[in-house]
Amino acid sequence: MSKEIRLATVNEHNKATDLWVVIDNKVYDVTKFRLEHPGGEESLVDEAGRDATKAFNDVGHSSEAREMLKKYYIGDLAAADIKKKSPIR
Ligand code: HEM
Repeated sequence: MSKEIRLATVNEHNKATDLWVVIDNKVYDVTKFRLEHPGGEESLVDEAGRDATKAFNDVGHSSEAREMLKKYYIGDLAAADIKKKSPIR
């Protein structure tokens, strides 16, 4: 079973040298990756400690980029913090 991580915990990892993001309800530690990111360090730091799903999708990242996420996966967002899908967004 994978580890459940609270959103409040993700929020604490909100700087360049300690950089977690949530994408599609999965938590990633991209602290080391930030320096290799083709889209630059800044775009990741802007999303540090947050849900970066929208930012990630808006860029239209390749399937290779999605594949890379696996390397940085550290756990699942806690069920209690997963937003219910709303028809209006
Ligand atoms: C956290 C996981 C992320 C990974 C693994 C990742 C990976 C990548 C990769 C591999 C590329 C090269 C193009 C491609 O293959 O699609 C890329 C480009 C890019 N990424 Fe990310 N990315 C991540 C998050 C983000 C976020 C949160 C943003 C926020 C805006 C972002 C912004 C960009 C931009 C703007 C480019 C285009 C760079 C260019 O072509 O000049 N990325 N990313």
